[in-house]
Amino acid sequence: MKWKEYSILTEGICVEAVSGIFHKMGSGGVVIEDPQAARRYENLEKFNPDSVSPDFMEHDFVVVKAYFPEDKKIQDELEQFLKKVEDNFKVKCKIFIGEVRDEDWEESWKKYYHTFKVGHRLVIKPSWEEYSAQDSEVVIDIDPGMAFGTGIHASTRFCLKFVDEYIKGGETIVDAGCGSGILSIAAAKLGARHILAMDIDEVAVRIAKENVHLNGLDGIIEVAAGDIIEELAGREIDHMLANITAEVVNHLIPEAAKVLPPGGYMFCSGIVDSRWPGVQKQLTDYGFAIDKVLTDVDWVGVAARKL
Ligand SMILES: C[S@@+](CC[C@H](N)C(=O)[O-])C[C@H]1O[C@@H](n2cnc3c(N)ncnc32)[C@H](O)[C@@H]1O
Repeated sequence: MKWKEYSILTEGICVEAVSGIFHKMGSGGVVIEDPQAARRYENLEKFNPDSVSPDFMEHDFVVVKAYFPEDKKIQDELEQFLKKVEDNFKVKCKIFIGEVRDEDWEESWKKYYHTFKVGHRLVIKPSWEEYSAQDSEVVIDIDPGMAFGTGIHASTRFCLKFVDEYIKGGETIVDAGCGSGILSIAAAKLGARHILAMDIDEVAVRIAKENVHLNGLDGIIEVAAGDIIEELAGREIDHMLANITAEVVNHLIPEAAKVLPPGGYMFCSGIVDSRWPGVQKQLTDYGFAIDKVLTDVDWVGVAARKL
């Protein structure tokens, strides 16, 4: 299949809104090129200067990219959505459309995705690689396809670390916005008893089901399509994982507060640092104590305990 690359040149404040638009239109994921974030990485040991062009580091704008099948007509709808973002934020959003030729994009990214460890016990392994687990390691097989959830993004890593630290075995969990299913699979492999993995995106639901099956966890993880904000009421759960966006997390907190028992955790991620004070206030207002906060460049993840 041939793909088209849609690049939106904008400012940092619009990144979440533009990413949300691409998600809503069915992109399944976005690429964010943010020179400000790259400049903050520049002094870190792990920064590889060859991974970005020198002129990229000088810019102040951000580029948000998404990929759609060549025959999918999205430009008019995209322009309408971006007009609203421009009006709300008083910032310009320019669209550039490129052909993705020569390579099958769906396959080419796999070159850069390899087995890696998160936390003390979890090993994330692309389904096409071989790996022999050492001692207490728990291996998660993942083929994220077009769904969010490779484990590389800081927001997913925060939640994986929380799963590694807090899941002791026997818990009932909701994975809100499951994407590839990576968090549910990690929790199930560490002993959770039942997990409802829900996503609003049908592509993510299909891919999560495939990954659950790949890991032999069909009996423990139930994958369903739906809006978790509407579907949460009345469920009996011990903990909730929510790596979504600050906006959705803020809507979810009042619903989670109704179903989580005292001592139950809401692990929230996908929060850009500028939105963290708002999420923190919402958690406190709805009776949560902040147990642990993880940060990486401009992302925040939090383990919040119901009082
Ligand atoms: C950032 S991805 C996280 C995927 C995966 N859980 C991870 O940690 O990598 C967020 C996911 O939430 C889904 N989502 C957004 N709003 C939602 C809602 N209201 N209910 C259910 N899923 C939602 C998106 O479709 C997307 O797959």
